[in-house]
Amino acid sequence: MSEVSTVDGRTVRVALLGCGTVGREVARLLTEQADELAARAGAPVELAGIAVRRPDKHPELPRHLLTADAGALVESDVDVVVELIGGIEPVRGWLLSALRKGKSVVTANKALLAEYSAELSEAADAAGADLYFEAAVAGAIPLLRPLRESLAGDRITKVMGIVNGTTNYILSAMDSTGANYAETLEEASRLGYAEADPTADVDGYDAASKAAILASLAFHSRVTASDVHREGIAGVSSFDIAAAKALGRTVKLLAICERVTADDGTESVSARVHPVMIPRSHPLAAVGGAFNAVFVEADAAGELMFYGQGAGGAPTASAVLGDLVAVARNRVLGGRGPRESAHAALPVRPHLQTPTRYHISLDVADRPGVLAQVAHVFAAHEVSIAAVRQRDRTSTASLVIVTHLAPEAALEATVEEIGKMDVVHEVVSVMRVEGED
Ligand SMILES: NC(=O)C1=CN([C@@H]2O[C@H](COP(=O)(O)OP(=O)(O)OC[C@H]3O[C@@H](n4cnc5c(N)ncnc54)[C@H](O)[C@@H]3O)[C@@H](O)[C@H]2O)C=CC1
Ligand SMILES: N[C@@H](CC=O)C(=O)O
Ligand code: NA
Repeated sequence: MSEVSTVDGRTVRVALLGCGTVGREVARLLTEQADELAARAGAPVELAGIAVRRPDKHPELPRHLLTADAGALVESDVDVVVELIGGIEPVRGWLLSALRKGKSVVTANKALLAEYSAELSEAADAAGADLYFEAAVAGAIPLLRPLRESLAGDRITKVMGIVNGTTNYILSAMDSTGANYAETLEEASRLGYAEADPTADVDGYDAASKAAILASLAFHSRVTASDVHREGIAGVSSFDIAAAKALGRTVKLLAICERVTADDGTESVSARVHPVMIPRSHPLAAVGGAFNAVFVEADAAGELMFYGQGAGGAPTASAVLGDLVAVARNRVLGGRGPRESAHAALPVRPHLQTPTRYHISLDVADRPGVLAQVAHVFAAHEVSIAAVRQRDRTSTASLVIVTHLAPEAALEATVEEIGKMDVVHEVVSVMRVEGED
């Protein structure tokens, strides 16, 4: 039994840590929908305190609820801690302390979960508390609960999708209007999509954290952010976007988590985040703005697609509130949410072994025999070519090559060697390709 006492045996008292883009929407919905939430949870859900960095900057919030001391609020007489501050320390310490005292935790903090979900889950299990985090991946989209619960009886083989709203907002704008990268990023921040430090978005850290969480849940294993191969969108140029368009493709930042079965039957997990050219006819190509979409493939269920708003205050608050009602209900009725399921303990496959396809665009000398020389390098690395397109310029020619599947290591070695050839003036663009044309 938890040692937590409620105000009158039924009221569920909530500590809200952070009242920024997401927290303020959670506070609003908690207040505006108090009666409905109470009916759904089986007891009133009461906001007992709100921790913010600067209480004086929040005249819109009830003064008596505000504190700058999040640690003290966590230790006070509350049943549930909703954490919407972000980052690792000092949040990790506060949440561990809450869980160890049997208080349930709802968090949207993917950066923390991608590193410490094992530690947090163990603390929750030991004290019989709940740890819910639906908002941490793909904002409003119910995705983690389906993975943890609805698909618990199936065998998931792949999870792939757009899980970062900020970068999708930027790439969509670059593709449709040729918009400027820096200005579009500023707008994504203004709209509340970007992280406090937007390099987490553009350099792929945010998506890598989400990929780690998805892979852990999908494959019942422990995958951390450092296990995920990560590339952001900073290197995606307007040339890459134009090259993709010329091939009837578009560029998206994808998180790809796969169960890989080796010839001897042993299984491992591959998890990566990088820009990918996908056909414009692919369902993910139509996902614009800050929307997210994730495909899940499972043996019995087949292919499932989850789509919706992946970032922003209100959509993310929707997922937080859903979790809050669930943990409140568990407190009122007795019961627990799903525990960590890491029994499969699959190892993570080194990125260089991952089979993938490349699109390579080269500026080469415009003379006979160049294509044969370039093709020879591909053959030497056992990379087979799926398509070649050549266009003459004045003294140079542009050569576009799309490969068949080959191990990442072979593709990287091929590109490196090609870059050193005298006949190759410049390797203009290298990007991975997903989906059939
Ligand atoms: N903004 C979005 O679209 C989404 C955000 N998230 C996650 O939700 C969390 C919150 O994100 P945002 O609301 O966008 O952040 P934000 O930067 O707008 O708000 C952070 C809040 O935390 C408070 N805070 C910071 N340090 C504090 C401290 N030491 N003590 C007390 N309060 C402190 C700030 O005063 C502010 O109220 C992050 O983990 C983020 O990754 C998840 C999904 C979507
Ligand atoms: N910064 C994130 C917010 C949601 O997780 C994003 O852009 O997706
Ligand atoms: Na979600």
